[in-house]
Amino acid sequence: MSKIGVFYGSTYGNTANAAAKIAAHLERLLGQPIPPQDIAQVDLKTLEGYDKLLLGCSTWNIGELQYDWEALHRQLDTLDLNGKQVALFGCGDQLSYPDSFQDALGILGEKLEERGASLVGLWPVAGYEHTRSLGQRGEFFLGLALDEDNQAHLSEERIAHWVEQVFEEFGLLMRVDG
Ligand SMILES: Cc1cc2nc3c(=O)[nH]c(=O)nc-3n(C[C@H](O)[C@H](O)[C@H](O)COP(=O)(O)O)c2cc1C
Repeated sequence: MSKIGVFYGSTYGNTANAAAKIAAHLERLLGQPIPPQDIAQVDLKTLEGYDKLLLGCSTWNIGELQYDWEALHRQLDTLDLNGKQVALFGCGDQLSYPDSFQDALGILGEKLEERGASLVGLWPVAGYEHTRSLGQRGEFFLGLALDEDNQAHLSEERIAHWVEQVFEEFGLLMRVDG
């Protein structure tokens, strides 16, 4: 069984709440608890001990990583994530910061790809009103884009749908053929 971890960085608690909900869905699907961990409270090297990671980061200061991830930015260069699948999620505010909405997904995603990880859990940009995002590649965000400031009513459904998608992309769906 693959080792799965959920880590997040969060300033006002929005991404922390999302991480808790994501972990609860994973627990239901896997039948075992996956306690979310605050990235500020762990040694970054811990991430190397997991096969599959779900990493949460909000965007702050007009296009920057959330503070705890920002503080770890240089240390990220020392990580070996070869062979690991990573699913990103983040919180942002598309109406107040339309030109940098969810930039953290792009900054973190590109760094993790540089370190050998492959990203799963890409999420369609349809349904958002931003104008520009470093977190966007083609018609997709590099992970689940949540907006507790303007679209909180959509978050539960987005999370439920996305966790199912990631679970499948992680190759964890039990298939009964024939
Ligand atoms: C000073 C400030 C700067 C922000 N900059 C951005 C930004 O550039 N892009 C974005 O999408 N959201 C931005 N946000 C919105 C936050 O990402 C959003 O409120 C998020 O839900 C916070 O999540 P957290 O509590 O997990 O840190 C900013 C918020 C503040 C107060």
